[in-house]
Amino acid sequence: MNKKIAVLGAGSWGTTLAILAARNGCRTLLWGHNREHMASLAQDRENKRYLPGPVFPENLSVTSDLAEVAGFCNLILVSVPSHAFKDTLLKLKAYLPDGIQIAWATKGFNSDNGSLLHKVVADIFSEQTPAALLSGPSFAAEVAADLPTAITIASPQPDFAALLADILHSERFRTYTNSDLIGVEVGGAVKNVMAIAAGIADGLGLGANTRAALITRGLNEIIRLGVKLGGKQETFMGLAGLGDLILTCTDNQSRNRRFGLALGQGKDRAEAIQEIGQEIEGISAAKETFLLAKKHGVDMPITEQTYKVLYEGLAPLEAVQNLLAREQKAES
Ligand SMILES: NC(=O)C1=CN([C@@H]2O[C@H](COP(=O)(O)OP(=O)(O)OC[C@H]3O[C@@H](n4cnc5c(N)ncnc54)[C@H](OP(=O)(O)O)[C@@H]3O)[C@@H](O)[C@H]2O)C=CC1
Ligand SMILES: O=C(CO)COP(=O)(O)O
Repeated sequence: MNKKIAVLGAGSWGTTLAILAARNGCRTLLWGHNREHMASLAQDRENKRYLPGPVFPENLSVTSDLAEVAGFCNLILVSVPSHAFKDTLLKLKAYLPDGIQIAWATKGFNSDNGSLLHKVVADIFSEQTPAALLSGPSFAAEVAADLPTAITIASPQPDFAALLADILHSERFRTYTNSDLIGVEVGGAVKNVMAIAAGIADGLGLGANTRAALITRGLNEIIRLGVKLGGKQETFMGLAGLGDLILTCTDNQSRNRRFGLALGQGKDRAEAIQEIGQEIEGISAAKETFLLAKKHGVDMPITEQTYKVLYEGLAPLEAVQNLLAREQKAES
């Protein structure tokens, strides 16, 4: 394949996506903000800190220099954590102001004001900039180990979605395209909040029935908010909605779920964060989702109780009791 792509973000997911593109024959450049870490990647030809195991294909190179990214190509796949999303794009724009095509695999909101990430892209570049989001049930380690995975590539521009699908798709990594960018964004960002809630419940030892109820009612909350923000209801029943929600609420590879488990088992927040040692996007997403729900008048009780545990010191068991004490109502 005679294509080039630059991946921004040298954590577990960015490294995996860069390896995938390179395995598919693309010339691939992986950028990370930490100069020393990138120098070690260049030397070791693997990312021992974030993705031990797969050795980089020969057509994958690394850099910590955004000017080099800009000179390499204009097709950018961003996989930095959400707190670094806006800043990274602002820095990139200084080098690559025109003709850019931006995809991202970040799951979260803009940490400045809680907006969806497509809004950040449109504000920094333009509404016309080709934009796409890659999301769905995909633990980096399993993808890197070539275990079968299916994800969604969402973009209002079908040609751009098809281009990305072409770059990443393989027998072991199936890509489905979708035009509902907003629905896919909301699904990926809010499932992390639900994964923390499910982890808390399991940490408290509340059992399988509780977990299933949280996933189902959590999906309901995601749909209510997502539809209000302009997403399509059917998107939430797909890979980037229900698929990713099931994955992260039920499997201990999820950092968000493990964080919730630790809280439910009585660990404090700082201790749990340190133990996990990687991004836990649901922590900021709990706040951003709670504020968005309030702003739009959307009832999101699981999100609200999770927010209170994380930001108001509410005891996990009390949060569960608050949910159980809600008045009886029709299922909707
Ligand atoms: N891991 C997974 O399985 C999946 C992750 N995602 C999403 O991908 C995104 C990235 O997560 P993931 O790769 O897992 O995170 P990791 O915790 O594995 O790595 C985080 C990376 O971000 C870097 N980083 C931290 N601060 C900044 C900054 N200010 N500017 C640029 N880079 C920074 C870190 O570098 P350093 O440590 O050197 O500071 C590190 O390379 C998240 O939104 C996550 O939800 C989506 C699907 C799957
Ligand atoms: O989004 C993910 C898998 O699809 C990764 O989830 P965690 O960030 O909870 O590990």
